[in-house]
This record gives sequence, structure tokens and C-alpha cells, in this order.
Amino acid sequence: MSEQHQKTIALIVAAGRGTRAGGALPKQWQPLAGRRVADWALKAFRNHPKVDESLLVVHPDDAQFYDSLDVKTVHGGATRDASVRAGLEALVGTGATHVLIHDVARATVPEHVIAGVIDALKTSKAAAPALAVSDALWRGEDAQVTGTQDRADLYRAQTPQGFDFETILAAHRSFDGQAADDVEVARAAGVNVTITEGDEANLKITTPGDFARAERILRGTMDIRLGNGFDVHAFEEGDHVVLCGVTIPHDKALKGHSDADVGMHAVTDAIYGALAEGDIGRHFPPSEMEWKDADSAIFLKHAVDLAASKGFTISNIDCTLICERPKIGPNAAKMISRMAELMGMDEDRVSIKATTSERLGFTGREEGIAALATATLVKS
Ligand SMILES: Nc1ccn([C@@H]2O[C@H](COP(=O)(O)OP(=O)(O)OP(=O)(O)O)[C@@H](O)[C@H]2O)c(=O)n1
Ligand SMILES: C[C@](O)(CO)[C@H](O)COP(=O)(O)O
Repeated sequence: MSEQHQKTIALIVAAGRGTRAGGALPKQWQPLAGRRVADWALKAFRNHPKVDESLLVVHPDDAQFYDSLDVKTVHGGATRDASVRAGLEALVGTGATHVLIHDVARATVPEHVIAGVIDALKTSKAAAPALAVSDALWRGEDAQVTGTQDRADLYRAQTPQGFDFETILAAHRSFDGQAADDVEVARAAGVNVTITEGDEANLKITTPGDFARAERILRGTMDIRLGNGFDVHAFEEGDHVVLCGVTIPHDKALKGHSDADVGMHAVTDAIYGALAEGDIGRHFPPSEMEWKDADSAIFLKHAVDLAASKGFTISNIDCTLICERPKIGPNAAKMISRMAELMGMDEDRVSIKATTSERLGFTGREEGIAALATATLVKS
């Protein structure tokens, strides 16, 4: 079959209860490196150029967790086998030619593991990743070694396990009993399975300690950027200032080519800085009359959109306004709300605070306001 006529579906089983992992929620809905376990597993397949669609097999009790997800779902069964079977039946008539059956609990699956399985399916009806056992193996009882086991041909099985769709559907329909995985089901139907390269990073979150291991794996693959921004605007005659998007009555105004929102400028420059994209002046030159008295939200939105276009999420913002007056405290909540809205962020990721300079320097003499900001951007 030509690659053009292939339709590869990621069938992600997520209907288990995660009892061994502990915690208040089933493990797939617990937080992991800023998202949930299931979000990471879905993302691994959604980002893969050779995977056409995903289907998530879920537990009916978990609707509150999966309802907001932009993915097709189907209810699973009481065992992993039953959940896989429910997923396969839901794919009948969809034109699926290949299916990659994956445990949601393997949220850290590396791209090359998925690619290895897809490549092997060009010449094989079934392929799955595994790692050769490298430790010596013992048998034991009551904390005593009772024997040894030859490890020469032993492998540790992983997922995604990939199959020609009709082959694995028929194998599951005819399978009677319980299987550890879909390779066992396929082999019971006489299907040969190719072993592809697994990875230690393809961890199955099973016990409580696995969350920290998975978090370390994901953090290790993240591109984390830090940027800073600093801005100053002098006072001139006027009756209000605009700070972090909020208009505050004052006995002076801030002087500037735009609306002189010194706080928003510092935050915008911090985002540009994290992207190594210069500063506001580079994108909106003061020499251009178009930006005279402009709303600084235009600059901030440009920086936010630029970050998104490069695949970055803004993880948090911290901005300090330096002035004696106006008092920032009473306005901080409104500023946080406006800035979070403009950046499409949760308010608890936006910090806006203030300090005086103890009447020292230009801010102490109330000649102007300075602002300092830090932005953390993450691409995963
Ligand atoms: N009835 C079931 C049981 C398991 N699974 C899925 O199969 C995968 C592998 O199972 P395991 O890691 O054992 O998950 P749980 O069954 O959730 O964990 P536990 O055995 O600790 O309860 C998981 O992605 C799990 O959600 C499933 O979809 N339906
Ligand atoms: C399919 C599997 O991931 C292969 O290693 C594994 O068998 C599933 O987890 P379980 O704990 O055996 O249910």
C-alpha cells in the first residue's frame, strides 16, 4: 500500500484506575511538568507527522477530565484488553489502515520510538519497541535467591505497539483470555512481531516515584528561555498614567511616543528578550508616526504571538514597578487581570508588584517611573 493511502491512528488507552500510582486522581489525570500525564501522551502523537489521528480510550467516570480535550474518545472496559478492543471496534469503518496502541501512562515516549514502529510497519504487520534486558536475572522467594535466569533473549516490552489494523482487529476478536499486551494477542493469532528500538525514557508511570522520574525526563527535553526587560518613562504634566494596561488618576502623566505604559513595555521586552528578538523599538520604531500614542497592548500582543509562532508558551511573568507614587498596591489586582487577559495566561502566572527607591534617584525624586520584568518561556 502506498504511504498516501495509509491512515495511522494512535489508540491511547487511558481507562485504567492507576491504583498502584496512588494519588487522589487516576494517574493519567495527575499533573506532570505543567500539564497532565494524558496531555503529554496525546501531544507526543499529535505532533508526529506520520500519525493522522488519535483516539483516547477513557473511563466513563473521568468525563470531567477528558471533556475539554480536543480528541475523539470512546469508553474502555474493565481490563486493558477490553479497553483496546473497544478502541479497535470504534475504528471500524474509519479507513484506519494502521494502529499504534499506546499506554497513556507512557507519557514520555520519545519521537524516535514512535518513528521506529511506524517505519517497521512498512515491511511488517506488527512491530513493537523493547529494550534488551541488561541486568542479571534471578528467581527468588522469601528474600532468598533460588535460581538464575538466562537473559540472552529477554526483552522489556514497551508501547506504542503498531499493527496493520485489520490484522490486530481480527486477533483481538478471536482472543480468549487475558494478555499483558497486544503483542501477546497478535502472537496468539500467529502474527510475527518485529522488535524495534525502545528507550529508557519511555517510562510507564506505575508507582508514585515514577512521577518524579517522568518529570525529570520531560524537563530535560524542554527548551526553557528566560528574558528580562527594563524601561523608564519621565513624568510630564497630566492627570493620569497607564500602568500594565490600567488607567490610574495621577497629578502627572508619563511622557512617551506611545501611551508610555512603562510596565507593559518592560514585560513586552522581557518576552522579546527570551526569544532573542531585540526589543519593542526594533519591531515598532519610534521614528514611525503610526505608533504615536499607540495602545501598548499592540506591542505586548505582537510579542505574545511571536512567542506562540515559535512554539513557546509563556510560563510566567514577574514585573516590578519602581515609583514613589501612584500607589500600585490598590491597582495590582486589576493590572494582573488585564495583563493575563492580554497574554492569554492564568492570573496565578502573572506577578505585578512595586517598590519605592527610598526617595533616592530619579524615581525617588518623582521624575519618572521605572519597570523591570522577567519572562519565562517554555517549548516542549
Ligand atoms: N481497564 C483498563 C486498564 C488499563 N488501561 C490502560 O492500560 C495502560 C497500562 O495499564 P497500567 O499501567 O497497569 O494502568 P492502570 O491499570 O491504570 O494501573 P493500575 O494497574 O496500577 O491500576 C494504562 O494506560 C491504562 O490506563 C485501560 O485503558 N483500561
Ligand atoms: C503494555 C505494557 O506497557 C508493556 O510493557 C504493559 O504490559 C502494560 O502495563 P501493565 O502494568 O502490565 O498493565
